[in-house]
This record gives sequence, structure tokens and C-alpha cells, in this order.
Amino acid sequence: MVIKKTIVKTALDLAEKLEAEAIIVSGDIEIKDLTTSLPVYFAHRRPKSIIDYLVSTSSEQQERGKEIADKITQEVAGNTKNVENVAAIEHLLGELERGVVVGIVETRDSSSIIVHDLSESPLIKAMRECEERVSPEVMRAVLTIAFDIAATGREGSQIGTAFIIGDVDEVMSRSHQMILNPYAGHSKPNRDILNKQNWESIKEFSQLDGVFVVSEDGVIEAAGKYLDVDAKDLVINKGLGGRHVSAAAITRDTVAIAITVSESGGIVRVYKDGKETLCIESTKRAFKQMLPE
Ligand SMILES: Nc1ncnc2c1ncn2[C@@H]1O[C@H](COP(=O)(O)OP(=O)(O)OP(=O)(O)O)[C@@H](O)[C@H]1O
Repeated sequence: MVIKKTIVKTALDLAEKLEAEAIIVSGDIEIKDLTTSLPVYFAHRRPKSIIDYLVSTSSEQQERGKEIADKITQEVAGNTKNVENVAAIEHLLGELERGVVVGIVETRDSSSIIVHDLSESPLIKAMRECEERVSPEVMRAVLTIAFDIAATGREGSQIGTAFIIGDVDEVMSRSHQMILNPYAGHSKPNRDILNKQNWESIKEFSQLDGVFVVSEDGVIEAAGKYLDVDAKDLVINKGLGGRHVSAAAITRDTVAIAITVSESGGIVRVYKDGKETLCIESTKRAFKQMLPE
């Protein structure tokens, strides 16, 4: 208990010294009787725990020891990623600026303090890389919707979808409707992805087969589009299926950007020029708490 409290106190002091944006906690840590002027975010537990591994049925004792050691390393790395992902999502939602965050990572046997510079975050780098082609507000809006879909799904089940943004004429000429376009005939304000009032219906239509086609300034031109692309010579993670492959391929053949949400695993990816520029596991929104100052 004394060790944990010292770690937390040290992290809070460090965060104040570094003029951090926030403190993010991943793991089971209670913060009691301590003060800070900074917001503290408690990340949701990562779904896989080391316990899964401890009950594994590996026969060789030595092999099992190595497996567990590997898993601990992975768990620490996973929790560090968790802190980075929470910071990225809070930045996206306008809660954190591009500053430093201090993370407290607690695993079964170890505690650690990490310092993460948000301006070096892969999310911010990917957003910056896409700025020339798609307005940053549109990227931010689509990523926010994508993370929300990845983390919460719809009506209790996980869903996957994809948004193809920019170079609309070329994207349209390389795709066809799988179903009637639900946006056909609607006014621009009702198709504006920057208007949060349209987000609920976008989430609803994300259950449809096919992809969304969005202009670089955020007008949704279509949903339910099938991408007629050739995935030959595409260098992409082998485990990915038709949605991801076609989304990556359309960004190779046009100057559009693709943002995908995978149905299995709630992972958000960004593709540009046929390559993955971002891959983040979405997490439920962290719980924010203000301690006494
Ligand atoms: N070429 C395509 N254009 C548009 N949508 C597609 C295309 N290929 C597949 N899809 C859509 O993706 C859905 C899932 O397909 P698949 O499982 O092969 O993709 P995936 O990349 O593994 O995606 P996920 O991880 O979300 O399952 C299909 O039901 C279909 O709606």
C-alpha cells in the first residue's frame, strides 16, 4: 500500500512539474488523500488479463514460465498503449491539448509511471499527414464517430464500417450502390458530418453493408457503397478481410483517405496512399475525476 501511494504521489508531483495536461491511470489504483489541480482519467480495464494465461495448459514448467514472463511484458506494453489511446481519444474529443500526459500503469506485480507526449501520438501524426487532403475538422469528426462505433457498437452488438473521405468523383466512379443510398435526395445540412445532430443517423447507417463516401469538406455523398477495386499488389496485414482491403486499395487508386472500424476487435485504422497510417484499439471513454487542489 505504501509503495502504491508513493508511486501515485510521485506521478502527481511529476505531472505538476511537467505542467502536464492530465494524469491517466490504467489498472487498479485508488487515489485517496492526495491533491492535484490536474484532471485524473481512469482508463477502462483492458479485456484480456494475465489470469487467462496463468490458467493456460502448457505442459512444460519452463515453457510456462517463459510464456508468463512474455505475457507480463506484453501486459505492461498493453497498459502503456491503453494510456496513450485514452490520451488520443480525449484529445480528439477536445478535452486535452497536444501536451504531455503522465500515466500510472498498474499490472499484477508492478507499478510504473510513464510520460507520453501527445504531439508524438500516432493519432496526431496521422491527422497531420491527412491535413492537405481532408479538412482537420472532418478528420476529427469521422475519427470521433469511428471510435464511438468501435467502442459501443449498436444495439448490443459490435459493428464494422468504413468512411472514404475526399476525391469523391474518383471514388464514386470506382464503386457502386449495394443498397439504395439512404442519403440520396437529402439536403446538404442533413448530410453534414460536422453537424453532431447527424451523428446518430450515421451510427444507424453504419450497420448497413458497404462504406460511406464523404467529401473533403464533410458532406456525406453516399452510404452502402461497394468499392470495385483490385487488391492485387496491396501490402496490407494478411488477416484483414474485404472491407479493409478494399478501403486500403481505394486510397492507393485515388487521393481519398479511408477510416475503417473493424467489427472484430473494435480497431480503428486510417489508410492513405494504400498504406495503413494508424491503427488504434478503441476503448470505452475513461472516467474523469477532479481531486481536491
Ligand atoms: N469491396 C467492398 N466494398 C465495400 N464494402 C465491402 C467490400 N468488401 C466487404 N465489404 C463489407 O465489409 C463487410 C465485412 O467483410 P469482411 O469480413 O470480409 O471484412 P473485414 O475487413 O474482415 O472487416 P471486419 O473486421 O469488420 O469483419 C461485408 O459484409 C461488406 O459489408
